[in-house]
Amino acid sequence: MEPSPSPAPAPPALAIQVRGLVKRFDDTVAVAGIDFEVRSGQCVGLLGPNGAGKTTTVEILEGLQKPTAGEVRLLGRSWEKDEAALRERIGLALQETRFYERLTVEETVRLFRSFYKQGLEVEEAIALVRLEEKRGAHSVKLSGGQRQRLALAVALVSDPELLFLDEPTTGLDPQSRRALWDVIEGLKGKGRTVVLTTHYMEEAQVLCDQVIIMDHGRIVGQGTPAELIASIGGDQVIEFATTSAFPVEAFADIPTYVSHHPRGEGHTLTVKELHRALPGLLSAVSSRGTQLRYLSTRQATLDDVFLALTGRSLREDNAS
Ligand SMILES: Nc1ncnc2c1ncn2[C@@H]1O[C@H](COP(=O)(O)OP(=O)(O)OP(=O)(O)O)[C@@H](O)[C@H]1O
Repeated sequence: MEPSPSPAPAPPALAIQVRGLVKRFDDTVAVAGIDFEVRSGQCVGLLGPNGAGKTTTVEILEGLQKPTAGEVRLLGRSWEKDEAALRERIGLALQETRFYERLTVEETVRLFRSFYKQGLEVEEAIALVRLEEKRGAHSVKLSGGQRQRLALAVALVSDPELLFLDEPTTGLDPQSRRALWDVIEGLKGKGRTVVLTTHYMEEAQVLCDQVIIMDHGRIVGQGTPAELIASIGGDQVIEFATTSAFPVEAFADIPTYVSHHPRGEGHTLTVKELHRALPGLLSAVSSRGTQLRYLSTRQATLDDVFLALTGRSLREDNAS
């Protein structure tokens, strides 16, 4: 007799459920009615320009702010009914954490460990963020990257199921940033759910299973990084400028052309096939009697997705 097929595995439980979430501050609508879900074990990234509503959303999820309307459930629980249980199971690493200056790294982690019934050994939390050599250093003596790692150790010491990281790598050098990425990858490997806000597209692309793009308090795009990039219709980008004006109508004739956005004095073109689009663009430039000032090509990123969705660039917004 054929063995009966084993039942399909149950879909992973939802770590976060958000329905109709609204937050108003007097006349400002910071969050304008958003819905999303995050499965356990996923890393979700919230992206958007300054003022998009990311921090407000995350602070409501973290139980630090109350929503004006809507429902939030974390790990199947709500802040109104289960605050104590939720505090035990979630970890927060805020953007700028101030530590008590007289305590060493080890004493700081031990203090935070004392707030929870269960959790990691202090040494384990310190090792996870690779601060062993600094365990006796006072927090004022730490570099920016080491302080961020201490903030993460403090967030991890309760061994949380759900971890919120608010711009964890802002201001870090590339090496420290990558070290933190490794820590976050390790947490995902342990099945932990991570909510990440970041201004770095590459970071979201590397770490996130799901990305939520916000603008003006709304979700304007959602999916895996690959799905979002595929949604703009072409995954190759040409950035170029010419010495004299180039008519935008000419873009439509470029093979595999998808879309165009002005950027500074130049143009950003999204195309499907670089090897067909480039010769077409070069001949269009020369037939209009102008010359290239610069031209570069690259793979489309989440920033291009944001540009396609909103007509604005995250890079430009965040540079301001
Ligand atoms: N406490 C507050 N009182 C009044 N307005 C607020 C308050 N907090 C946020 N806002 C407003 O709500 C909107 C969303 O702000 P929020 O900080 O959530 O955006 P953000 O996407 O996190 O931006 P950033 O990337 O700059 O942190 C903004 O217009 C902001 O000015």
